[in-house]
Amino acid sequence: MSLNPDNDVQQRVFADKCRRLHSYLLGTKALLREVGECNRTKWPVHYPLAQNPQLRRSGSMHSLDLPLSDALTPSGLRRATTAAAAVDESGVGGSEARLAEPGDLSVLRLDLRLSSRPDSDVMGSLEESSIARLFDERLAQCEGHVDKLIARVADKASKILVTGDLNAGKSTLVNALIRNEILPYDQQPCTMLFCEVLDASLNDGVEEIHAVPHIDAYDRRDRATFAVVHMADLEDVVAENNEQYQQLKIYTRDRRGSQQSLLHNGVVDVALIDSPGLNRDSLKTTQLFARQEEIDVVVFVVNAENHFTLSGQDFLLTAGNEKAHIFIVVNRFDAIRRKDRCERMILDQIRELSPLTYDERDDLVHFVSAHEQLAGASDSFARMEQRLRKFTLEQRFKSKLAPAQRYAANVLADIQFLASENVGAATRRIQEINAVLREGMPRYEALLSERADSAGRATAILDASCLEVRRHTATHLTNTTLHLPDAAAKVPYPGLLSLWTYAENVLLAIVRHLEHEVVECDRFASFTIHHARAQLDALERQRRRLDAAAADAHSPAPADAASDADADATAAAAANDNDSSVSASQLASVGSISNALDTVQLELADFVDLDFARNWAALTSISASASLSLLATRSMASNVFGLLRLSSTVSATTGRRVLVAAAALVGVGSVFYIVSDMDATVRRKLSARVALILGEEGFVDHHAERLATETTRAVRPFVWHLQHTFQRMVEAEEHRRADHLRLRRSAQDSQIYFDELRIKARDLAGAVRAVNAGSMC
Ligand SMILES: Nc1nc2c(ncn2[C@@H]2O[C@H](COP(=O)(O)OP(=O)(O)OP(=O)(O)O)[C@@H](O)[C@H]2O)c(=O)[nH]1
Repeated sequence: MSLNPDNDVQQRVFADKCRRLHSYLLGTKALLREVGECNRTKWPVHYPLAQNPQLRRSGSMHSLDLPLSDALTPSGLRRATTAAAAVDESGVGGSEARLAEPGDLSVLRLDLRLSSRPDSDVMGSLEESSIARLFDERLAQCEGHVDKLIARVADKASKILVTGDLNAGKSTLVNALIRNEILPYDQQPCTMLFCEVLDASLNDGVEEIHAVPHIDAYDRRDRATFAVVHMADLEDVVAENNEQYQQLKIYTRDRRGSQQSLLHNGVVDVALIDSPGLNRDSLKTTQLFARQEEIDVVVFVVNAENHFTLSGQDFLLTAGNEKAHIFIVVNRFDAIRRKDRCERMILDQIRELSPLTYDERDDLVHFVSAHEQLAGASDSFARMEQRLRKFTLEQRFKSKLAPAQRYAANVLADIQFLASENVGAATRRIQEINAVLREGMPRYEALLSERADSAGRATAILDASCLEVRRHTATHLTNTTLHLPDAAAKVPYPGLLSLWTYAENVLLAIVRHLEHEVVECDRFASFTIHHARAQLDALERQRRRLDAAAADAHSPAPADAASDADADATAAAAANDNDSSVSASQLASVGSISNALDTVQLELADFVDLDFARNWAALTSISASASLSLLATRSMASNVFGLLRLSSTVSATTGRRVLVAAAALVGVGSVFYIVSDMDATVRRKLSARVALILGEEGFVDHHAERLATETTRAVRPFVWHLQHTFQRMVEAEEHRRADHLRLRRSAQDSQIYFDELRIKARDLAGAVRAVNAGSMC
C-alpha cells in the first residue's frame, strides 16, 4: 500500500534519478581511473600543498591566479563547508590538521596521519614520487568507494546501519523499532557481529536466523552458505562470535501494518543492521567504517550520558564525506537529570560535526529512550520513528541517492581542482623549460662554432706539420745524397797498401753519414710533432674551459669529468704509442739503409777511373808529348784503337819508335795518375754508386713519406681526441636540449589533458547536480 497517492509517479521519478546517477557514477569512476593512469604513466599529478599557510603566502603553491584557474569548482558545486572544516575551527579535531579552505580537496585529500605535524609539513618532506604513489592509492580507494555507491544506487532496497558507541543502546533501539526483543542486550558490551534484521517476507515468510561465514557468498536458498541459529542460541552467537561468522541475517515479522512497520512498509525493502560498538576494538571499528560506505542511512546512537566520544566524532567526520545528513538518536535520555543541558551540549557537538544534520535537527536529531519504548509507548520515540520512516522511505533521494550524489560531486570537484592545479603546474613547467632553452641557446651556438673553429684549426695544424716534415726531409736528404763525397773525404787515407780497407771505411762512412742525416730528419719530425701537440693542447685546454663553464651552467657536478679523463688517458696512450712507433720506424729506416748498402761490393772499378775526358788535364801534364789524335778519343779502348790506327799511317821504323815511346809515356803517365788519384777515385766512385743505389731505391721519397706518415700518426690522435671531446660536449648539450623538449612536450600534453579533464569533470558535476538540484546542500 502506497504512502502517497502519487506513489507510482514518485517511484518512476526516483527510478529515473537512480538510472541517471548510476550512469554519472560510472562516468566519475572512469575519470578517476583516467587520472590514476595519467598519474602512473604520464604525469605524476601535481598535488597542491596549499595547506601550508606560509607556502600559500609565498605564492609558490597553487597558482590560483592562472588564466584557467577561474574555472575552479563552480560555486554551486563547491562542497558545503565540511565537517572537517568545522573540526579545525573548533579545535576538537586533535592534532590531525584538516583542510579548511574552500579551494582545498576533500575526497582526494591525502590524509597523512604520520605525526602530530600538519599535513603540509609531512607533504613537504615527501618526494614528489612518494606523493604520486600515495595519491594513486587514494584514487584507487576512491574508485572502490564509487563502486560501492554504484552498487548501492542499483540496489532497490534500503539499508539502515545502526551504529554508535559501546552500550549506547543500539540493540535495544533496533528491538524497539521492530517491536520485538529479538536482539540480545545487556549492560555489558554484547554485540560482537553485524546483525541484519529483515522482513520475513524476504525469506518466503519464514522467521529464521542465518549465521553467515562469508557474506559475499551468502544465498538464503543455499544452506551451504549459512548456518541456522536457533532463537535460544542467538545471545551466545551474538556475544561470543569468535570470528566464526561475519554477519547474522535475522528474518522476522513485524506484526504491525505497513503504515507503521519500517521493515514491511509497502514501498521498499528495508534492512536494519545492528553493529558492534565503535570502540570495542580497532578491527571492528575499521569494519564499521568500511561498512557505512555500503549503507544508505546511518542511524548514529549516542549515549546521552557520554555525549560524543572521540571515536564517534571520527566516525561522523568520515561518514560526512558523503552523507550530509546523519540520523542521530540520543538514547538513554531517561537517565539524564538535566535534560535541557544535555540536549544543548549534544546539539553543540552536532553543529560542529555535521552542520547539515544540525540544520535539520528537528527531523534528524532525537532524544529518546528505547528502553521506555519497549516498556510502553513513548511520544518522543514515536516521533523519532515517524521521522526515520520519512527519511528512509519518503525522502529516499535524500537518504539513498544524495550521499552518492554528494560523494560524486565532491570527487568531481576535487578532480576539477586538481586539473586546474595541474594546468597551472604544466604551464609553469613549460615556462621554466622555455627559459632554460632560451638561456642555453647562445651557449649551444657558441659551442657549435667553437667546435667548428677548433676542428678547422686542429686539421690545419696536422696538415701543416705533415707538409713541413715531408718538405724538410726531402730537401735535407737530397742535399745529403749530393754531398756524399764530402762525408767520404773525412775518412783518412792510409796509403796505397791499405787501399781496400780505405774503400771499406769510405763506404762505412757514407752509410754512417746517411744514417746520421736520417736521424736528423727524424729529430726534426719529432720536434714538429711536439710543437703540433703543444698547439693542440692549447686548443684542448680552451675546450675544457668551455666544458667547465657549461657544467657550471647545468649542475655543480663536473660534466663528463671521468670520461674526459678516460679520453685523455686514451690520447696519451695513443701519443706514447706513436712516440715509440717513431723510434721503431727510425731504427727500421736506419737498418734499411745499412741493408741496402750491404749489397754494395767493392769492385776493381771503384779503384780505377778510366774516364779520360774528365781526367784529361791530369794526363796532359804527365804526358805532354802524346799525340793529340789520342786525346780526341774518350775511352781507354778508343785510345788503344787510336794508337793502332796511328801506327799504320807512319813509316815503319820511325813511326814505331814514336808510337812505342808515346805509348810508354801514356802508359806510365796513366799508371802514375791512376795510382796517385786512387783515394779520390774510391771516394768519388763509391759516393756515386751509393747515390745511384739510393736514387734507385727512392731513398729520399721513402723517408719523406715515412716521416710524414709518422707525423700524421703521432698528431692525429690528438686531433681526434679534440674532435671527439667536442662532439661529446655537443651531444651532451643536444641531449639536454632534447630532454627539455621532451619534458616540454609532456607538459604541453598534460596541460591540454588536464584542461580537457577539468571541462569533463565540470560538465559531469553539472549533470550530477542536476539529478536532484537542491538536494546536495
Ligand atoms: N536507562 C536506559 N537504559 C537503556 C536504554 N536503552 C538501552 N539501555 C540499556 O543499556 C544497556 C546496553 O544496551 P544495548 O542495547 O545492549 O546497547 P548496545 O549499544 O547494543 O551495546 P553493544 O552492542 O554491546 O555495544 C542495556 O542494559 C540496556 O537495557 C535506555 O533508553 N535507557
